[in-house]
Amino acid sequence: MNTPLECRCYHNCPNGKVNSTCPALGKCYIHLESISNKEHELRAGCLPPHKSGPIQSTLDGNIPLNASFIDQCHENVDHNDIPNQNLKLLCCDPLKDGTLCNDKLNMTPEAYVKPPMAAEFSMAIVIVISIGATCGILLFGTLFHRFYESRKFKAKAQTGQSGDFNSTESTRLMDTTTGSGRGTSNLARRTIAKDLSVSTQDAIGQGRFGTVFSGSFRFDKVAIKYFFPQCEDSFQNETAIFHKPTINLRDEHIVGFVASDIFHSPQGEIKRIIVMDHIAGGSLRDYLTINAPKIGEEHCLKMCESLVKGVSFLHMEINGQKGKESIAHRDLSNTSVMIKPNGLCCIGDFGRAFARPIREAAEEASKPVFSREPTLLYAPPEHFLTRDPLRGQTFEEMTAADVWSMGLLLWEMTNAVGNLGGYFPAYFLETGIPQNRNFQFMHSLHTQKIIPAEPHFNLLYKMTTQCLTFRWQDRITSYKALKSLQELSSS
Ligand SMILES: Nc1ncnc2c1ncn2[C@@H]1O[C@H](COP(=O)(O)OP(=O)(O)OP(=O)(O)O)[C@@H](O)[C@H]1O
Repeated sequence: MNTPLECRCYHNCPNGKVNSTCPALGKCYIHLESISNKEHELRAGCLPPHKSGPIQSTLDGNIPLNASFIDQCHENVDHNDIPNQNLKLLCCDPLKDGTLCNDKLNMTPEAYVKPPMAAEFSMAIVIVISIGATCGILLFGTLFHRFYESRKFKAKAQTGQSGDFNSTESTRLMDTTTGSGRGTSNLARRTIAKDLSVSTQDAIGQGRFGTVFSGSFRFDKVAIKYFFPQCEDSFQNETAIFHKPTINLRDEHIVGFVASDIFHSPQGEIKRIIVMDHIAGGSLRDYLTINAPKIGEEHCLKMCESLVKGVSFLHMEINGQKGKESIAHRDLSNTSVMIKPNGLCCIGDFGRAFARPIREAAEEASKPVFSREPTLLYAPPEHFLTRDPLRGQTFEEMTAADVWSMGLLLWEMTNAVGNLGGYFPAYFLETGIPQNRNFQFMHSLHTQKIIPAEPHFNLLYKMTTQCLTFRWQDRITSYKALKSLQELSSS
């Protein structure tokens, strides 16, 4: 009599035992289930007889089995195709391999470790997910912080602790971007907003392109120019001139640049500011208006010399490590020249300035066409008489135009010496019109080829007339003017 065939059963025995046998109706199997990377559980038992098509059965009445489980042991199935790598199954046929054939099947966890590529792949996924999660947390944190700060700032603004430049309180600036100057004024981004406070009580000056306030920056008194929104060009130009690595404008005759900044006001408007040294005497116009009768000849000569030195420094190209490009100011006027506490001039307002790259020949220089008009009173005759708005200017023409404006300012300073009548802007004596001169007015004035009359203190008048020639080609250079002036004052 044939002994009935059996399979080894382990953890899946019909009699509930851990390790026993079961009647072999179909194939015998062993099954290694991965619980974790290191833990595996071995099971063994009897499969029901194989049927084609989907089968829903139970193994020994305990473990539910589906068709794919049974198919894995079907001889036509390629075991390498088993999709679920956590389910390892080997089978044998007791009819061919003998009773308890699954005792001879060998399945070790090592035999089924996942391919290394798969391990690396899952590691990469873990790393990507971790990095993604970290970035997400950081981004969320930053956004939350910004939102919190802006709420705090708005709340402060509403309670009157801060405001834009109409406010009477001191303003702490919110920053978005920050530029920096050079030398002592070399500032790191974001430091300006932190260290700058602006007294918005009184504007110290008002120009065509912005309003200037006083303030303090790290205990130093500074002047802060808020550009009008439509004057972005001037802001960009002035900032670019001071930031150019090929231009070192640190000089006692030039207003010291501290920084520039763009930020949002609490009302959400974009503000563009330039922070510069505060020049206590204010503009040349303000200074002469107050001090004209008190200015003596010696002081006047020093003032004139400092102005000419400033213009000649701008025009000069300096080669070498601390070199500088040649710069044409293009808007010298009685408000762009300031007076320092020592009574000497320094030049500011570079919103219309143009720099010629080092070693670029005069004829190669780019010829800018600026939308911004110069201050008409100080613009040279060619600006009105031969001007073609679509044609740019050569660099020589630009520096010659500066010399014309400088000539008029020299006249204003020398005319002020001991003048009990006070301060007279150029051409006031000839026209009687102190301001609001329009293009047509200046055009007709220059058509008549008028220059300001000789002042009472006339030592510099000859040199002044050499600056005020109607053909720009005939004007002396700022350097020549400086040499003449130094000779005159030493004689
Ligand atoms: N650094 C400074 N220190 C003190 N006062 C200053 C300073 N810069 C400007 N001011 C004052 O602000 C006034 C206007 O400044 P600024 O001339 O730069 O404005 P603007 O709009 O560019 O000029 P403008 O219309 O004269 O061409 C000056 O006339 C002067 O009184």
